[in-house]
Amino acid sequence: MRARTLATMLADTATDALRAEVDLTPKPGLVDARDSGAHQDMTHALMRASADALHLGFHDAAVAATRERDLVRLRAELGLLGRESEARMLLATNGVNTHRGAIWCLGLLVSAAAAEPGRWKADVLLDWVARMAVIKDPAVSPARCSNGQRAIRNYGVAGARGEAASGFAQIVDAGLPALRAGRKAGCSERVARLNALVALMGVLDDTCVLSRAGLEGLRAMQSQAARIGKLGGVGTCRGARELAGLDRNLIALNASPGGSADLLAATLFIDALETAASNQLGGRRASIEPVQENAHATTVA
Ligand SMILES: CC(C)(COP(=O)(O)OP(=O)(O)OC[C@H]1O[C@@H](n2cnc3c(N)ncnc32)[C@H](O[C@H]2O[C@H](COP(=O)(O)OP(=O)(O)OP(=O)(O)O)[C@@H](O)[C@H]2O)[C@@H]1O)[C@@H](O)C(=O)NCCC(=O)NCCS
Ligand SMILES: Nc1ncnc2[nH]cnc12
Repeated sequence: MRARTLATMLADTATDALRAEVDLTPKPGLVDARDSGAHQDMTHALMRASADALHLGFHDAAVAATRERDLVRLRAELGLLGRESEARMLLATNGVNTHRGAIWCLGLLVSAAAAEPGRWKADVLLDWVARMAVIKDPAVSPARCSNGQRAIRNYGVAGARGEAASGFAQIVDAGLPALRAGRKAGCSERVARLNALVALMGVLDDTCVLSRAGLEGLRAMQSQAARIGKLGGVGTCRGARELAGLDRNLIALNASPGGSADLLAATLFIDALETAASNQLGGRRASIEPVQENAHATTVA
């Protein structure tokens, strides 16, 4: 497959994954088709506009990863492309940081898929991501001040960079298994995706939640998310009730699990590529079907 065709297909799939995440409803504490969760600065339309603005950056990252085989040189190039994509995001959102973390995790995954064409298994892609993420970006000062860096200093968590360097274990250990278990149990795609999000929230040290609600807030979110899984997932009556309670608690804490939302998009991206590779779909789009959302969905069906 020609590099540009592959790059376009990967950028399409990554952007579809972000749109599917934003559209998924009802999510706890996050922007969805129903409301803005714990955010005063974001809307569903803004998140969709942001996702669309990231397509070019994903495309360029895939082209770079196809052409540049030296990982150190490629790391520097991906850093530049990532910051260009962040600038396009801020233009599209009038300055709101909607997807900085998504540019990071999906940018790395798109690059991995371009560098390993057709070897689209989760462990191959995430091993490549881990090898790339440990390489220092020459253009970024380690002292860079951000909510994530403050959370790493204050709480000793891995943060987005550290999770990437560990190969985003939460995707392999929680996100993908919950997504596929839901499908295998005959749940709707919406329920399967919500179960994957909740599974990720149960195990991820999300620096967005840490910076807004501290360690106590993060641990409360993780244990309530884990409880939903123990209740049989969001498709059960008790699971759906617990999901609604988690949404209320996160809004009361003014905490939004943006990192978990990004890793849900990353989970959907990997799932689509694994499916495409196993079906030998080759250059055709690795499809992520939209779930018909009802903006008034308060229960999960
Ligand atoms: C590696 C970077 C992501 C920088 O990371 P850093 O450690 O500096 O921290 P942040 O800049 O705060 O970004 C971290 C974002 O990553 C998401 N995230 C959080 N926890 C995790 C985790 N455990 N694992 C993976 N990812 C995680 C999360 O992103 C989402 O939330 C943001 C929206 O939520 P909000 O609460 O509004 O966020 P803020 O604006 O910070 O808070 P307020 O001010 O509004 O209160 C949004 O970004 C979502 O995507 C964290 O926010 C990476 O940016 C980097 O180094 N980039 C440089 C360029 C580069 O190298 N690019 C390579 C591309 S291949
Ligand atoms: N749906 C969402 N709501 C809030 N922050 C997010 N970051 C990524 N997706 C998000």
